[in-house]
Amino acid sequence: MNDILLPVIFVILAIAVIGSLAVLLVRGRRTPPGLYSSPRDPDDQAGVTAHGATSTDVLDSPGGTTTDVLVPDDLSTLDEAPPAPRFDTVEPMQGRLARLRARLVRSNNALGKGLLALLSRDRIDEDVWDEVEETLLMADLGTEPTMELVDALRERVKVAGSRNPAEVKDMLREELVKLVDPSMDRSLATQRHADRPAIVMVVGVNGVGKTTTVGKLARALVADDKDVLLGAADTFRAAAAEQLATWGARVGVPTVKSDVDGADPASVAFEAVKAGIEQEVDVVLIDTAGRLQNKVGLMDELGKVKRVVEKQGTVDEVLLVLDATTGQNGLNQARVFAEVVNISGIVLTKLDGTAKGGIVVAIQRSLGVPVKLIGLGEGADDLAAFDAEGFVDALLS
Ligand SMILES: Nc1nc2c(ncn2[C@@H]2O[C@H](COP(=O)(O)OP(=O)(O)OP(=O)(O)O)[C@@H](O)[C@H]2O)c(=O)[nH]1
Repeated sequence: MNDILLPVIFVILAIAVIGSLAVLLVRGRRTPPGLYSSPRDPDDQAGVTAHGATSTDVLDSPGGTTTDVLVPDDLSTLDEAPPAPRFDTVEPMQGRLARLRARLVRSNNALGKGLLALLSRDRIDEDVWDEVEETLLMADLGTEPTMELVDALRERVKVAGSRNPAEVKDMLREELVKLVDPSMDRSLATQRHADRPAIVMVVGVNGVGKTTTVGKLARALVADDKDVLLGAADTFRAAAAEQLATWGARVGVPTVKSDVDGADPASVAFEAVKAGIEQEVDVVLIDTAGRLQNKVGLMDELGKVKRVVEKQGTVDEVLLVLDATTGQNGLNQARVFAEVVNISGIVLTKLDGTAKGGIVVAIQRSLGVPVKLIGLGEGADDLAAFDAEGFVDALLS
């Protein structure tokens, strides 16, 4: 009996051991914990964990092993809070002329380089002086300033008896700076009064860049830590108010506008100043519709806008925007606007697109009003504070 029982027990034990080994082997080949064991959902991404982190295999890690690294691929999915509004970061106005200098140099190359080449000739005879004169007139400097400059240079070159290019350049620079007049007050009246904001009105003919200038100026004031409010008193061009509001929204500045097409611009301007007083902002900038200086009705309307605004406080600054590419024609516009609204400063736009930089001198001369700002491009921060020496240096570089 034992002879039969022992081999049977041995066979049963052997089967049990082999069976256990087989079970262990199969378990060892199952999916490791942490990875998908069931079919993927249709929107599951390969290699992405439940936290939206990508699983990246880093091979050849220092330990010589394979490691799983979690790289969050969208941090916002970790943060449930609604995103805060993002405003543009704006560089301050100071130092902009230096940054934008290349634009002036490019567009006014003929003036500076042309004059220097003429004045560096071995012999400066009558023909050369005639060419100098012509170059200045072509740059829209105006007849009177041109004559003054040529006479002054003639005298100085004669006295110095020098044809040294560096010396001639210095003389030319000094005479040009004198004409552009560094003594003019070019500061902008944007200081808040004790009980109300500073009020700035922007005026000019159609398409010169008024709305763009108001937008650029609002940005610069925000960069100077000022609270600004915009008034869209250009109720004539349908898209102007939206255009202005978009400029404002980019830097967190509110815009007062009318929902009614062709609304009374004086009442929009009035409401803007009223809101500015209530909200205790530092500056209210009022954009106005483009108008031709020979349209009497439109010019009267502009006068009315200013008078209505002034029921709440005097307008601190009336900026006339002139397109530098229109040259001498700008002078006629300027004279009429000056009569109607008493201009306190000029913004000369599109100086990046003209060789007629001399218009700065001509305008200041004819109006007695300083150029305060210059536009040097379509970019949001392509507006610079004007400065006589920086301007002349750019012309002559
Ligand atoms: N190159 C250049 N373009 C400018 C400058 N300033 C404004 N512009 C462009 O001039 C065009 C007219 O600008 P707007 O601001 O709409 O002119 P506006 O005077 O408000 O026009 P209206 O409301 O129709 O009278 C736009 O295409 C601006 O981008 C500048 O300094 N340089």
